[in-house]
Amino acid sequence: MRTAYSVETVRSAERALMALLPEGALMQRAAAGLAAACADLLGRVYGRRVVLLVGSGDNGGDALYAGARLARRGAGVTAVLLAPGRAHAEGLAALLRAGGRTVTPGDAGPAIRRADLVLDGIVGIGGKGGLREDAAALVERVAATRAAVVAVDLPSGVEADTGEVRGAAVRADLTVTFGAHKPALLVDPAREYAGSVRFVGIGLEPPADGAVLEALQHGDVAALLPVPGAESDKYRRGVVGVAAGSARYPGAAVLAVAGALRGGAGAVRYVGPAGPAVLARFPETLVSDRGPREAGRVQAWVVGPGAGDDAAAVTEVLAADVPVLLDADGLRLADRDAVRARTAPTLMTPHAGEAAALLGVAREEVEAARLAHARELAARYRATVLLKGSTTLVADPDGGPVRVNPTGTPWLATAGSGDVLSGLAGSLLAAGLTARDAGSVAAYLHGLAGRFASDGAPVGAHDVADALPEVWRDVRG
Ligand SMILES: NC(=O)C1=CN([C@@H]2O[C@H](COP(=O)(O)OP(=O)(O)OC[C@H]3O[C@@H](n4cnc5c(N)ncnc54)[C@H](OP(=O)(O)O)[C@@H]3O)[C@@H](O)[C@H]2O)[C@@H](O)CC1
Ligand SMILES: [K+]
Repeated sequence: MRTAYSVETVRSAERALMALLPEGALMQRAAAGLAAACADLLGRVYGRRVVLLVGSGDNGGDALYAGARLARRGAGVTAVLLAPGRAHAEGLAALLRAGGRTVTPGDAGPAIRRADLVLDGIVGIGGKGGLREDAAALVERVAATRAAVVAVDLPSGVEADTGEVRGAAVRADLTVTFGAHKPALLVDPAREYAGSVRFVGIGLEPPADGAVLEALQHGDVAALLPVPGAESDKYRRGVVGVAAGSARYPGAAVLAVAGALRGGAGAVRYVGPAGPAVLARFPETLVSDRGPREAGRVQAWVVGPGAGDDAAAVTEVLAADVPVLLDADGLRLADRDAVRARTAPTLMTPHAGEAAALLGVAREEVEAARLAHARELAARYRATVLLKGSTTLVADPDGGPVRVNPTGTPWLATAGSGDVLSGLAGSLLAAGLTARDAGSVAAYLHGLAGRFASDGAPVGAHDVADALPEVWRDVRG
């Protein structure tokens, strides 16, 4: 499991470790890792031109020490000092001893234009708000060159704790982060600014229960997958009910069932007007012509994909004492008090536009502050919320670490892809996973299926569903 920690937690872990180590030891560890990452990126250090953007805090200190290491290996290093009188004194001395030079931001133009590599040490976890004007102007100049950009600890200008980007910020090719991941490195929009992320362990030990974000990895998902034992039969493996589709959108039902069949439940029961279309594609489906209440036993319900205005089905499903996944039209039709009153788990799976409608804010606001809005929606509905998007988030109503999915791909932004996800997550609910596990495991498998199916080409939602068995095999290794 990859975890991310708040600035406050990182700071207190830093204090605890610093008390045990000689002065400056942590910064040396950070700078050594940073210089090594830069050397890897450059391929050859000797003769390369490196520019350091240096703010007045320790983030600038890391850049200066790393610059000194690169200068000792033969790079030409120029430090642009944003606050010349307040740059990290020992770091600056080390750079000058190693043969580096300094310039003011006003004189930095020629060095930036010729740079092979720019290190962004303007600001790290001490940053507040978007970049200030002088820093922003410098960063704009860097963006106009072909230099590779390496962010020190975080891209300057992003909000470390929230992943929000409220003003100008550095767009990095690589971010080298120290001691612990910060939320901004995992959540959009900030994640996009970070480029690829390299972790440098400096001995920091944030408390295991102090994470604010978690990202599942292959091993975690493999351990959560419901795998049948010798004693299993279809009922013990779980039956998932799918109440989806309408005369107008029968395809949503087919796709939700396609996802459900690949999610680990032993059987899929379908209710709704798209029975013939579902049976034509998946003859193994148990199709009922009654409403959810009369359809027979299930261990979890999926309601909403393509459901049109069938409010009665949503109401019946919400009254059932089994886990419920609410998606698409189901989100719109669900009564909030009915959701809040449920005792069995509820998993809501909105995209940003649907979440915005439920919260009464603009879609752009949700996209700009995904973490905050996922938490807010979970609290308002007392339900687990899976907020879809480039970095899908899964937030529980009672707080705790939010799960962030690392496997997504933009190719998944295709019609019907969400229906497959709903069926898949509902199936995992029926197989006995908690709402948070079902949501995050489904997002993980679905993202990988999108990658497998696409491999760089456009895909349809049914391709994603078809790739799921291969993804299971890959994850189970
Ligand atoms: N954690 C660890 O274990 C380790 C941490 N280490 C490193 O320390 C870093 C944290 O250093 P830090 O605490 O000195 O803060 P930092 O990020 O340099 O920023 C403060 C400066 O930024 C300025 N500033 C603020 N906002 C701004 C803005 N919008 N735009 C422009 N400027 C802005 C602010 O200016 P002021 O308000 O004072 O004028 C102040 O001078 C951390 O990210 C990592 O790199 C490693 O060395 C080793 C182990
Ligand atoms: K930085």
